[in-house]
This record gives sequence, C-alpha cells and structure tokens, in this order.
Amino acid sequence: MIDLRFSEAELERRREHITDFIRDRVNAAGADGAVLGLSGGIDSTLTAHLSVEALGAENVHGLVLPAHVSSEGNMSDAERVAQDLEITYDVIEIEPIVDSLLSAYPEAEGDREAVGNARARARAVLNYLVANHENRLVLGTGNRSEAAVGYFTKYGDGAVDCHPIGNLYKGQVRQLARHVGVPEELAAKTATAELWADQTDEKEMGVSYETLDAILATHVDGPLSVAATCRLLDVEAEAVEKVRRMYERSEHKRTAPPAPEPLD
Ligand SMILES: Nc1ncnc2c1ncn2[C@@H]1O[C@H](COP(=O)(O)OP(=O)(O)OC[C@H]2O[C@@H]([n+]3cccc(C(=O)O)c3)[C@H](O)[C@@H]2O)[C@@H](O)[C@H]1O
Ligand SMILES: Nc1ncnc2c1ncn2[C@@H]1O[C@H](COP(=O)(O)OP(=O)(O)OP(=O)(O)O)[C@@H](O)[C@H]1O
Ligand SMILES: [Mg+2]
Repeated sequence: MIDLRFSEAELERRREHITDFIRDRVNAAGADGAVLGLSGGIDSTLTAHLSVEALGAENVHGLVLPAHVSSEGNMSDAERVAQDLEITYDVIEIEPIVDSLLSAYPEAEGDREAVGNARARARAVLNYLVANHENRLVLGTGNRSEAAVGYFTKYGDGAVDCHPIGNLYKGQVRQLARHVGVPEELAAKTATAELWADQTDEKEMGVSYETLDAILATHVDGPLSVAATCRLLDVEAEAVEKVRRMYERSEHKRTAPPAPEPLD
C-alpha cells in the first residue's frame, strides 16, 4: 500500500486548521457552541477533542445515545471521553424512539438495514433537539473515507451542520487522534456503525480501510487510472472498480437534493 500518514508538522497544521474551522463555523452562525453524538468510536472521539480545543469544554455538549445493539464497552468509552474532556453530556436511550417508529409502521420490523438507519436518524433528531434548544451547531464526525463511498445514513449521521474531519481518510483520523492525545485503546479500535449486532465497517463494505484509503487517494480523489492504481497498490482491478462504483452510487448523499431546472 502507500503511506498516507502525515509528518508531525502536518499533523499540527491539520489540528490548527480543523480547530480554526470549528470556531469559525460556530462564530459565523452566531451559535453558543456545539453538540455531537459520542459513540466511543474514534471519529466522534477525535471530533470531541478538537471541538474542546476550538471552543472550550464549557461550549461542547456530548450525547451518548445507546440502542439495544450498542455494546457496553463502547457506551462506557463514550462516557469516559466526555468525562476526560470535562464536557456536559447526557445519556439517552434511543430504543423507545425506534420502537415508537416501528409501532407506527410495523411493516419495517425485522428489516435490519431500515431499522439500523432509523437508529441513526433517531440520533439526528436528538442532536437537533439539543442544538435548537441551546443555540448550538451539530458537529458531524464523518471522515473522507466514509463520505466518499456513502458509508453513512442519509439524514442520519449525515444530518449535521459541518464536517470538521471530513477531509481526513480513516487512517489519518487514527493518526491525528494519537497526536492529540487520544488513548491508544480508542485510537486502535475496530470501526463499527453499531446499527445492528456484530456489524463492522470493513466486514460490511467488503474492503479494509487501508485498501479503501489508498484507492481513494490514488484513484477516486487522485489522478491515477485503474491500471496504474492496481500496479501501485498491488490490488486487483475489481477492488478499484468496486470502490469507484460505491463512490458514484453515493453521489446523491453528498449533494443537495435536486429539483427540476426552472422553466422559462
Ligand atoms: N440515486 C439516488 N438519488 C437520490 N436518492 C437516492 C438514490 N439512491 C438511493 N437514494 C435514497 O437514499 C436511501 C438510501 O440511503 P440510506 O438511507 O443512507 O441507506 P443505505 O445507504 O442503504 O445504508 C446506509 C449505509 O451506511 C452505513 N452506516 C450508516 C450509519 C453510520 C455508519 C457508520 O459508519 O457509523 C454507517 C450502514 O451500515 C449502511 O451500509 C434510499 O432509501 C433513497 O431514499
Ligand atoms: N451510541 C451512539 N451514541 C451517540 N452517538 C452515536 C452513537 N452511535 C453513533 N453515533 C454517532 O454517529 C457517528 C457515526 O458513527 P461512526 O461509527 O461512523 O463513527 P465513530 O463511532 O465515531 O467511529 P468508528 O467509525 O471508528 O466506529 C458517531 O461518530 C457518533 O457521532
Ligand atoms: Mg462507530
């Protein structure tokens, strides 16, 4: 594979760039700080660290939102992140919300993907309830790797006001997290959406983050052809084409919903 890691100087520059971004977005909106979901995973943990650096702990509100499928380890890690950063946080069980959706529309019961996405959307509703009530912005935790292949729920975890770590590949998220002092056991954790039991990102996507990041950097975001990418990374053309297809098919998630062109 290729080495996408930053140098120490680049890491510091990124840290400053992202904290400036968070501060600028909050100030430009006239908001009184930020709210974000804390899952115990590395994306939300890094975003929480950087938002505290940008805004101060008193201006960041964390939401730990367990579902039945959430692991105790992840939920206790999420609480530990909030406690270590000394931010205000609430723990709110979301399963009653999902249950009420399913009692309104029982046909979706047992549909793993639809119910999983409803969990992500229930969290978005709670994020915005707090954001509206406290005049805060909702910080997204999505990275470039997930965004590029559409590995997020449209109007679920994708329903946010800005994407502070949206330009970092997953491996770079882990690297920056270590740089800002996130404990190794969190930085090295297996990525999981936890929308259903035993879900992991790599298993569901069918590609490792190491390979995904490399294909995105060279082919999807970079200038190399499929053939040149295969030679450089020593991967099969199918892997490159699969990532490219995921990128193309998820375009609708990265753009505003279209309307017909205006008529004369
Ligand atoms: N071409 C198109 N143009 C406009 N809209 C289009 C469309 N194709 C689908 N759609 C719409 O999009 C919907 C499908 O998108 P969506 O509802 O997002 O659903 P979908 O992409 O099927 O599922 C979300 C994926 O993201 C993963 N995920 C979700 C949340 C968090 C994380 C994580 O890493 O933590 C991962 C999840 O495991 C799953 O693989 C369709 O029902 C339809 O409404
Ligand atoms: N149980 C939860 N409580 C609060 N927020 C959650 C929960 N689960 C998911 N989220 C929100 O949805 C976001 C997307 O989840 P995702 O799994 O992509 O990120 P992560 O858990 O932070 O990192 P990783 O991808 O490494 O697991 C989280 O960063 C978090 O903001
Ligand atoms: Mg996660």
